[in-house]
Amino acid sequence: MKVKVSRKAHFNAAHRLYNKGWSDDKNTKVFGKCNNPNYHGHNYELIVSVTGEIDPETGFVMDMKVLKDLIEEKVEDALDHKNLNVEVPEFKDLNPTAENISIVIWKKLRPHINEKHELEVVLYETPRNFVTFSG
Ligand SMILES: Nc1nc2c(c(=O)[nH]1)N=C([C@H](O)[C@H](O)COP(=O)(O)OP(=O)(O)OP(=O)(O)O)CN2
Ligand SMILES: [Zn+2]
Repeated sequence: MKVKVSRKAHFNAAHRLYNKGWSDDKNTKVFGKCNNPNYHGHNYELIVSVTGEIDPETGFVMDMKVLKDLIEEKVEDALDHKNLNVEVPEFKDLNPTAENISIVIWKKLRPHINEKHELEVVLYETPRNFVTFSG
């Protein structure tokens, strides 16, 4: 029997959506206010879920304390209060959309999760806009 365990986290970050291969006009047309060259911020809400069999000795799929520490170290320390375009190397040549941020987060966490377990990342960019990535 498989069980999914989840941990919520959050971080604040600034970004600007644009494609450097496009003209200013096209960037404005496609990304609108998200293309503002002065950047803008979001209060990102994150849900990280790990699915697997329960260890009969601990009763855990994964220790939530370990998951909490992992998210703090690998995600919050890397992204919280950062300008994603400027300060986070993964977005040097990658548009920091919610989709791409969710994939970057998943890749940061995946090597540290038991390989038998499934990993899912749900990222809320606004209370009503969210994306899901599970590899
Ligand atoms: N597929 C995507 N579309 C959009 C993304 C994205 O990352 N992926 N990002 C944005 C903007 O960065 C930002 O989310 C603004 O969106 P918007 O809906 O305008 O924001 P609101 O504050 O108006 O959101 P509400 O949920 O309506 O409060 C745009 N598109
Ligand atoms: Zn935005």
